[in-house]
Amino acid sequence: MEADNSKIKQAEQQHLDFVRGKLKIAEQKTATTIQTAKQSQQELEDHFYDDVRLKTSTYEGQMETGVSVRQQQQMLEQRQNRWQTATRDLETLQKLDQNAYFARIDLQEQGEATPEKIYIGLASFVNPDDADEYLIYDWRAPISSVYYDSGIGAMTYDAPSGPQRVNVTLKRELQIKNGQLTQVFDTDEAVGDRVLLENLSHQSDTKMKSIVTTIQKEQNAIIRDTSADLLFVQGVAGSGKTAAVLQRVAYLLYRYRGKLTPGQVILFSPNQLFNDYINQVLPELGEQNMVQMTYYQFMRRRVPRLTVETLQQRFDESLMDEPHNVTTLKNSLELFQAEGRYADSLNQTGAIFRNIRFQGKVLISKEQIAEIYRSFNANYNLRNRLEATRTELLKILKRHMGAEMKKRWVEEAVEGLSSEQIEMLHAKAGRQRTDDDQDARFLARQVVKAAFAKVHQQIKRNRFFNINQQFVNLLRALPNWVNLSEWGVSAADWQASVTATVNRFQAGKISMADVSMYLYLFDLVTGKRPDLKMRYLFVDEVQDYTPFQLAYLQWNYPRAKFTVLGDLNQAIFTRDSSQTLMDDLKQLFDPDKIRVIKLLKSYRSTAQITNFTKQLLPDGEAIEAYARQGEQPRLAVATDQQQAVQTLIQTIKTNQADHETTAVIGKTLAECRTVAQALQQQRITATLIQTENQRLAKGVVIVPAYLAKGLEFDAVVMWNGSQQNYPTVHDDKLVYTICTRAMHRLTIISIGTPSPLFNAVNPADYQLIKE
Ligand SMILES: Nc1ncnc2c1ncn2[C@@H]1O[C@H](COP(=O)(O)OP(=O)(O)OP(=O)(O)O)[C@@H](O)[C@H]1O
Repeated sequence: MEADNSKIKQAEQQHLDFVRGKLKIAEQKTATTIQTAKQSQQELEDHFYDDVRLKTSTYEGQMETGVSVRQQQQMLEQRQNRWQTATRDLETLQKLDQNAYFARIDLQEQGEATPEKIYIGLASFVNPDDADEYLIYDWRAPISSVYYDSGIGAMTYDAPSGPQRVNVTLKRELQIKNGQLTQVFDTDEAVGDRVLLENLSHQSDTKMKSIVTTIQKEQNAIIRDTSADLLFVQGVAGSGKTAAVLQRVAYLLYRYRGKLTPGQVILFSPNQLFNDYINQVLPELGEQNMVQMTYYQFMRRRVPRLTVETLQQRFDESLMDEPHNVTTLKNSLELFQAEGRYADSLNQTGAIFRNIRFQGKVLISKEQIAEIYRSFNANYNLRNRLEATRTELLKILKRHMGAEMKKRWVEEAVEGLSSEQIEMLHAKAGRQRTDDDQDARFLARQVVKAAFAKVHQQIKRNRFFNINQQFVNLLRALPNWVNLSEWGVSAADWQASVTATVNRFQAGKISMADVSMYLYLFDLVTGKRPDLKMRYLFVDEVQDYTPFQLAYLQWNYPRAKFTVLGDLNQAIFTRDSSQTLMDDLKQLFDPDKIRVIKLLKSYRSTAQITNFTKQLLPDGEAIEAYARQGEQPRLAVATDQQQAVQTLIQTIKTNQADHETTAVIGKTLAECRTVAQALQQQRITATLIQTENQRLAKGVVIVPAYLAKGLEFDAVVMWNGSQQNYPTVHDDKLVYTICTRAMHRLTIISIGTPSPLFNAVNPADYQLIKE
């Protein structure tokens, strides 16, 4: 219903002017607060020591000075905080001044005589002249939920005091640009299609945007859930899983303000490129970003001495071999549990150690360490035993260091010290120089300490525990802890995989399947304490995770509530095992605390593209297209590479003319390199994305499929969707993932016969072009 009624518009503009007037007052007040806070902070800094009582001659005096300094620092911190908070407030007010709100709802609470007008915007704003009057409600406020969840009429929402029944009498969408009202539109739907359609028809960007003005009802449920320990969002490609989850982070930070910080929220994302893509959404919503990491980074930083298999290698390998029973077993929850039992058994059998060396010679032998370890009662748990062993080793080290002080090399080293070095050593220790004898002993101790620093650190970091050997031992022993035949794995297959792991170790490498097992073992034996700080954990593209990895994440973050997002149809790394992921996850959480939300509507692509892509899947019927119109996808069949390149260039040029940015998506990096070269020869500018650490560039990009995960582009060209490249039904998920990256335009170029997967699509739903 177009509220073009000029009276309505006029009244709304008047209200907006009134609100902006109040915003201006608040802005001025805040600016003054900033100014005074800044000034008094400066004064405090300038006179920091004037107010500190400096008494250093006696012990009491030093204590008093310390307390006094601390007090001054605290005051300084308080002023800094006040200043920072006010600066943030001012930013918010300025944003609101430009765009105060986007919606209005009128609702009547039970028992109230008149309806209340609620304006919803990016942040709350209270009338500076009347503290009881909310001029703007934050989109995350409980009452704002009404806007996203209902049309006109009676409904119930979750108020802080419990469920609240209200009658909605008006829903109005308001568009404001630079402080001026541009459009007013009354609607009776939850969130009107009109604004959504308009938002969706925008051009893609190298950065994702927030969706607060058009959150859909099912997405709102994801955003506001606070009860589930595991929230599993299963959504088709482009259904707004990532979008919803980022708004969810903003919601949680609002809802638990003061109790939850961005550092207690962690998002595991598919690759670094994706991190870059989404990192503007939270700042746009006035919040700081959460911790963002890929699982690979999470692993790699803990094994600096080994090279972990990269995304590309992992993808290439999964292309080469069929879903392998050994890998499936290694990735399973059963194996995670078996590993726990194996680690427990080490209490009886003992762990494997390695020699501690100093200057190339064995200082404490592994046998000696094993003896110490055994000497502690087996009733100790693993952590305590290792800790006790470590303490004992540090004592032994101290004795060795004492003995070493009298050695000739130490004497020589002391003699070789320059006078600056000697001064520095004394100063560092806060020591006055005394007579020669004591000084010499002091210096000898420093020299020995420096020489043993590395050994000391090694002991502290449990390096005497031989994790590599222990890991191989675990692999060898595993047939005693799991029934290989239940997994269709023969003893010989298993043996071969152990040998492969050992060979990789020798080359300083470790596979992605092995590295989680490896770290879990290390943690169990050394008794690493889990991270209790993290309260919310998000996993995007969960279908590419293995049950083992998820169990390990849960073990690492036992207090975190999990939100996992996935689309089983986009499982490009794990393929079959992703189907059982839900069953496995159910075992990790209390079944009463699991909530599954399904999103079936795809917002990213035009109806034509969604109707095409859904037919690529055996069970794609359930996917709903969003009613945004565009042109039909094109399947262009070229006879050879040269002709294919010509078609590609033509497509890029047409897209450019229509202001659509193009992503050329290939299967592998090697293939993408070939395309990049071909384009370069023809003087077409394009950016080849080779690693996940690159930035998304504007203009034409060429990107391998596994790096395009989670991203979207105006126009996509799938490079070489031929039978040769995608010969089997197993390739459906990969082809689906590639094609669903397109928002407005999709072109598939095939060199020779196209993949049989396209036979499943109704010929009326695409244009076939034979060159
Ligand atoms: N409620 C909404 N309002 C406006 N835009 C939306 C909404 N929901 C989703 N979108 C847009 O649809 C596109 C796809 O969303 P998103 O990337 O979150 O989907 P996804 O489910 O994570 O997709 P995929 O699994 O394919 O990576 C984005 O451009 C997003 O901004």
